[in-house]
Amino acid sequence: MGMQLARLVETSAALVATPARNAKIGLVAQLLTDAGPEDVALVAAYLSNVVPQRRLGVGWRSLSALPEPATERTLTVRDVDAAFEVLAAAAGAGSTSVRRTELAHLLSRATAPEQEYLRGLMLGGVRQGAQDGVMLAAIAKAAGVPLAAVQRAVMLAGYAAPVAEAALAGGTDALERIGLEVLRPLRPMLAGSAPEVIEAMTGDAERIIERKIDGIRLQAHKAGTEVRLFTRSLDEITDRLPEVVELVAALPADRIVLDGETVATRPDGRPEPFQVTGSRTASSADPDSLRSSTPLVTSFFDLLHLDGEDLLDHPLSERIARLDALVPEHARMTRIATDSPTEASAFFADQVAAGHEGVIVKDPSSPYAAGRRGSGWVKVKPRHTLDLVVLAVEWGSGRRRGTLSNIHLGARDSATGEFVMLGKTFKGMTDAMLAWQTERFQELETHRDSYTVYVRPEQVVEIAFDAIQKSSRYPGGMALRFARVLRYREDKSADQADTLDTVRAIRGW
Ligand SMILES: Nc1ncnc2c1ncn2[C@@H]1O[C@H](COP(=O)(O)OP(=O)(O)OP(=O)(O)O)[C@@H](O)[C@H]1O
Repeated sequence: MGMQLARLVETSAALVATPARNAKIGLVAQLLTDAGPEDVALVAAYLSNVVPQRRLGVGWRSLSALPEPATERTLTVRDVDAAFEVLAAAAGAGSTSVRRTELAHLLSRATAPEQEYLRGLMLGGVRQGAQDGVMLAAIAKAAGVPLAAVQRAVMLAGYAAPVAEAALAGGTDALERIGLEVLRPLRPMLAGSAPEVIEAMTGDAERIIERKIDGIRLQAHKAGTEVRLFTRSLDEITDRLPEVVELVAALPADRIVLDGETVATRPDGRPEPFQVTGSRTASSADPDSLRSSTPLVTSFFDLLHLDGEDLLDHPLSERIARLDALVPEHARMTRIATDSPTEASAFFADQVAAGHEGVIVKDPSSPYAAGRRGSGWVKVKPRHTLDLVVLAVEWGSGRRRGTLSNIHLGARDSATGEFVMLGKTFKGMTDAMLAWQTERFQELETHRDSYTVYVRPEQVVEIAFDAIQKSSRYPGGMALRFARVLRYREDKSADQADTLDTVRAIRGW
């Protein structure tokens, strides 16, 4: 029969109501144990807000009017998975009526809380279930294996679900058998940050200083004639980027895993603003015409696997030497190697003058720390940016009448878990963004008054600003000066946004 969906929904709700991390880990570990080897992969996926089928083709419109809920709890997680299979297949085949019928059938078997839960799961982006760190610790606890073994396996497998299954079924031995697999995405390495190049150049050791491009992260896998491309959040975008597929297919090796960044570029070689790259890579319509209207330049900066050999634990200096031998220069990230802070700062200034975001200072002896943010890579950007969370939005006036315009920005106070407002902005928004946010924030609405819609603090937005000022208007005593929107971040959840401590560190007083 398998695990009841109701158990999962209850645990998810209990997690929201339980602040203590250890208690959360206990709840999740118990649920994974009860799910057993058969259902644990599905339970771990759903609890991580991951739908294994990835694209169900279900939008919020089709979920705006839910059918009458069931009074009895009959659904199992396997029922849900079976329905999702049908939805994903129908989405692939473009079959709207099959999708509508299946969705109605699934939801009519769900109780009211189950309907609400499934809605969040299908739409994504909703905070329910367990955070990554809690999930990993719970897998270790449920299976009685070391946390480090779970962390390593999840980095290489990309997701918690297959790791939970392996850990429960085969313990540490099974976890050790999980390795990098060509054509399966792994979690990308992340960078720490420093305010100045000089700070990133500690000691007088040599560093590799690379251009930092503001495009999208691209992990490229090749096995024989097959190429697959993945984003930072491990979504597959192979079909959208035919020119990158051709580039990777032509490389002179059989099995390759590369890490890089791709960016829309003007004819004069300067990068386009992020929105241009974002809309090109988000669109699956007619890749061939987009390819000529919005050309991309792809720059690879790391090589993780080559013809049967995993290179993750090899030093960066060796990985890039092998990258240079494999990938033509036009498809490699621009970089220098130096131990001189003066030279590094000059390179940084050149990159910024050429329209790039900054640099990443890399330690040539560092391994590729998949999924982790370490001292191996340190990013340095000139302008101030923060990833903040939208707390409320005001209706626009004049030309913006009828759209949700001025957003209220908050940073999380890690001491209390509450969001503290730092300012508002309606600058930097394109018409497309306004249309998108008008829908999005009504989905997240908790309540409203005559000119403001208050929302659940879930949507992350990247904000540029000139300075942080003292303010008596806002509860944190600080306000952003000249805040403007750079973009909405679909790849970050609210718990990954910048905290009040980061804001205080930038402020410097
Ligand atoms: N040369 C490079 N080496 C590594 N990453 C690069 C490089 N150039 C651009 N990047 C991009 O920079 C990102 C990291 O910095 P950035 O601050 O822009 O990202 P973020 O998403 O705001 O922060 P983070 O990814 O560290 O949470 C990488 O994920 C990658 O997409």
